[in-house]
Amino acid sequence: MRGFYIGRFQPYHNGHHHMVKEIATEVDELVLGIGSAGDSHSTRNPFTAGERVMMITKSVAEFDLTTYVVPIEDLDRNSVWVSHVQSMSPKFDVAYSNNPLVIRLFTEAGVEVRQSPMFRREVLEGTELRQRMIDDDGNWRHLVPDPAVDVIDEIDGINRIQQVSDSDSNDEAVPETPE
Ligand SMILES: Nc1ncnc2c1ncn2[C@@H]1O[C@H](COP(=O)(O)OP(=O)(O)OP(=O)(O)O)[C@@H](O)[C@H]1O
Ligand SMILES: NC(=O)c1ccc[n+]([C@@H]2O[C@H](COP(=O)(O)O)[C@@H](O)[C@H]2O)c1
Repeated sequence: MRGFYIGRFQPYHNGHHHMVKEIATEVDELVLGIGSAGDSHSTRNPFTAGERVMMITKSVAEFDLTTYVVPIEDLDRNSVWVSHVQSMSPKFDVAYSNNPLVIRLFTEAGVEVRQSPMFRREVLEGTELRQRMIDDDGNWRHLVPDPAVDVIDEIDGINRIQQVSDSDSNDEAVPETPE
């Protein structure tokens, strides 16, 4: 059986890694879909699809599981998103997600969806990790698999996220109120 697990993986962290480990007990093969693949260089999506491919591929190598990493760009039309995913991915039997929209779209398209309990969500959350990277106290490193830490260092990821999170160059900046 082949599974499909989608996320933005900004960055790929130990919560995702724990989920892959659990999924590996249920399937023979797993497709990891990199969502919002066209987005990068912003506070919410600092890493490119290629950089996320590296983080994931190197991290999941430790599992006894055949994996495929497939970047998937966003569409303006939710109603055809599942067909878009299926057109980009090896065929799969079951999708894994905790995202309510993703669950809804797959279920409406007749795809079985499995959810998993959140693992140490108080720290293992992309938003929290990105804030720790911006704060740069190194307090994110133990929350990310070592191979993904190496990739972030290789691409100078901390300097990038700090620079793009500076006010006017990012997608989470609060617009100034006109006088
Ligand atoms: N700690 C965790 N334990 C289990 N599943 C997780 C955990 N963190 C994220 N997931 C799940 O992994 C999938 C991909 O998550 P995503 O890439 O959005 O990470 P995130 O930590 O939720 O990041 P962000 O804060 O950027 O949204 C989602 O289904 C999400 O619910
Ligand atoms: N219309 C669309 O393009 C559409 C719909 C649902 C989910 N998605 C993507 O799937 C991914 C879901 O991952 P998360 O669970 O990490 O949010 C995101 O990248 C999200 O943008 C895209």
